[in-house]
Amino acid sequence: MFANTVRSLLPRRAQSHFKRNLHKPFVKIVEVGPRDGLQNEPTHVPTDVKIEFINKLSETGLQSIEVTSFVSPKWVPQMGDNTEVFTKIAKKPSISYPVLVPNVKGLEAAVSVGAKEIAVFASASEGFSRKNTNCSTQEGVNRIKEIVEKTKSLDSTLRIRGYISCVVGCPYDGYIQPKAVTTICESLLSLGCYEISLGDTIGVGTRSTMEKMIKDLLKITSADKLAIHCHDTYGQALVNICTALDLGIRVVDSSVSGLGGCPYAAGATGNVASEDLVYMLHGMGAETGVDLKKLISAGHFISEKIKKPTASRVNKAMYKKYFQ
Ligand SMILES: CC(C)(COP(=O)([O-])OP(=O)([O-])OC[C@H]1O[C@@H](n2cnc3c(N)ncnc32)[C@H](O)[C@@H]1OP(=O)([O-])[O-])[C@@H](O)C(=O)NCCC(=O)NCCSC(=O)C[C@@](C)(O)CC(=O)[O-]
Repeated sequence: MFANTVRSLLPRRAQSHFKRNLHKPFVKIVEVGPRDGLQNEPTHVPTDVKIEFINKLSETGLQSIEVTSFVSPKWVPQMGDNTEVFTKIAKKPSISYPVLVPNVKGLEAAVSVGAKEIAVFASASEGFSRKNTNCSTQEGVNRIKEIVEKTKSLDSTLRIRGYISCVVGCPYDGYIQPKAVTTICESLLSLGCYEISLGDTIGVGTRSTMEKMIKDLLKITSADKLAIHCHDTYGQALVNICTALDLGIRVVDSSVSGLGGCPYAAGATGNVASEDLVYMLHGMGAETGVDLKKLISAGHFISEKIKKPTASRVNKAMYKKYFQ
């Protein structure tokens, strides 16, 4: 369905997500490994390793790489080297390097180092909002409003991407009703986020819960305003991504080597592995602009450095074929 219906589902504004090759739909991948992937690592990953990792990712053809976060280092010590990472990576003009910010303090720090894109985050569930950001969901939206207001005086050209966490399930509150997601999504879009990434933070979503949630969202916005962000705890990520693709979403977040988890979502594993996602998309006839071999090399590099076997099945299957 995905390949055949892609053009008929495609809203006008999403045309930029497609190459001019009319036969191949384009899916944009937002690589979140350096931020979402590494934030939960218990042992400090040396800053020069992070920089080399991001530089390798920059060579793969990815268009967007979330490189760090400007959150409180008391809450997430692993991201405490944000300034050094952001300023020392070799940036390519064709790539966006968003950073995650939780409040005006984070925004000011991000802008001071030259960030051109930030990601803000809210939760569809009260429980996760309190554990992750020490505030209610409404207070979280209010903080985002403050961030947006501040960008007007700091840098009005800054691009702002929004995340909603726990879109189908929360480690503290259980199942999340689609209405909670729709409400937050409407707020973030009205504040000016150019895109909302829907986070299945603990990977509990199934095809049916994802479909219900996205279909509700499509009553208030269009698919080109949405992205999907699936953790793979229950092995449902690729299926859930296919569900999102079938409903017209063309931006997918992923983490090379399947790195990651959230420090405030105990037990959640990493995002869908970028290598597995690219392999699947290319196999479906979609274009990503990503060189799978280079991606596998970047995934292997970081897995070796953090001394963890890759969680990417494609990496496991193909690394030897390419490199040994
Ligand atoms: C929101 C806060 C700050 C509230 O934390 P708080 O403790 O309520 O805030 P506070 O204002 O009292 O600040 C506490 C201390 O942190 C400092 N501080 C405050 N802000 C900053 C900042 N920006 N940068 C640097 N320092 C900061 C502040 O100055 C103070 O320092 P002190 O006076 O004690 O020395 C905290 O809860 C926080 O940083 N939370 C972030 C947690 C996080 O990063 N979680 C992971 C990312 S979200 C995620 O992974 C989900 C996602 C996006 O991937 C999608 C998905 O999968 O669903």
